[in-house]
Amino acid sequence: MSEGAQVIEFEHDDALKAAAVAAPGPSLLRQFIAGGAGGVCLVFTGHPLDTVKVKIQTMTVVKGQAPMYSGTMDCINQTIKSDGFKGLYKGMAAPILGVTPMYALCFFGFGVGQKIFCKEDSFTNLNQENLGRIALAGATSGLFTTPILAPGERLKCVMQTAPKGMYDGPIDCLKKLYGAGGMKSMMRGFTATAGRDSIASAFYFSSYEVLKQALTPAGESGPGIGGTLLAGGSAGIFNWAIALPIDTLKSKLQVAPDGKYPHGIRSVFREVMQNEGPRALYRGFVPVMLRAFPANAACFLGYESALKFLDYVNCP
Ligand SMILES: CC(=O)O[C@H](CC(=O)[O-])C[N+](C)(C)C
Repeated sequence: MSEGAQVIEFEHDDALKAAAVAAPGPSLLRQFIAGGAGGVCLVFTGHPLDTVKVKIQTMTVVKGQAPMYSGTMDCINQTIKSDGFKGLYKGMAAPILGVTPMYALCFFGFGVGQKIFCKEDSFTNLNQENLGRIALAGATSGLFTTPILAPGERLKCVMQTAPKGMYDGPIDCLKKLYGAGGMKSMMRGFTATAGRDSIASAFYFSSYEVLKQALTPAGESGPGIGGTLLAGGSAGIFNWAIALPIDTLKSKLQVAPDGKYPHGIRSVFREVMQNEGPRALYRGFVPVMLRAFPANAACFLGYESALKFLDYVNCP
C-alpha cells in the first residue's frame, strides 16, 4: 500500500473511532429492539384508558343537550355495560400489531436523532443546550413513526368509536376503509399525527432524561426500578400535556365521515372553536392522564430492562 493510501486509511479509521466515541447512547439495533419491547408493555397497560379517551374525544356534542358521557367513569361504566370488560380492549389488535414496530422505530428514530444532534456529553451534562439537542433528537423520532402511526391510529380510532357489530375485527375495518377511500382514506390525519408526535416526542425524551438523572442516586449508573417508573410515567404526562390538543383534532378528523372536513385539521379546529370553544381541545384529559402515567412507566421499564438484557447477551 502506498504511503498516501496508508495516511488516508489512518485518517478514515480515526474519524470512525471519533464518531463512535462521540455518538452517545445505545446502538441503533439495541434502540430498535428495546423500543419494541417498551411498546408492547405500553399497549397492554394503557389500552383501556385509550379507548375511553377516544370515545370521549369523538362523542358528538349537541348544544343544549347532555353529552353522551358525563366523564371518564361514566364512559367506563357505559362501555362495560354495553360491550362487557372486553369493550375497553376493543381495537387493541391494531395497536399491538402496529406498536411493536412503531415503538421500535420511535426509539430507533431517537437514536438517529442522537447521532445527528447530540454531543458526547449531551446525556451527562443536562444544560440548556444539551436539553435542546435531546429534544431535537426526540422530535426526529416523531418523523420515523408517523408513516406507521397515522394509518394505525385511523384504524384504531374508527374501531374504538364504531357501533357494535359494524366491523368484524380490524382486518374487516381495514378492508372497508381502504375499499371506500383507498390509501388517501387510510392516511387521513397524517400531518396532524406528524405534528403531534414530533412536538410530543421532544418533550417526552427530554423530560425522561432530566427525571432519570435527578432520580439516580449518587454513585449509581441508573435510577432503579422505582425511579425508572417515576421518570417514564412523568415523561408520559409531559408528552400528553403538549400533545392532547392536536390529538383531539386528529381523532375527530380521523373518525369523521368522508368530506366532512375539506381542509383537514384546520377545518376541525375552526368547527371546534365555533361550537365548543378551546376547552374542548382538552376533552379526554382525565383518561389520557390516567393512562399516560402507567403506560409510559411500563414502556420505559420495558425499554430499560430490554437494554440490560441486550447488554447481557452482548448484542452489538
Ligand atoms: C402521542 C403519543 O403517541 O405519545 C407516546 C406516548 C403514549 O402515551 O402513547 C410517545 N411518543 C410520542 C414518543 C410515541
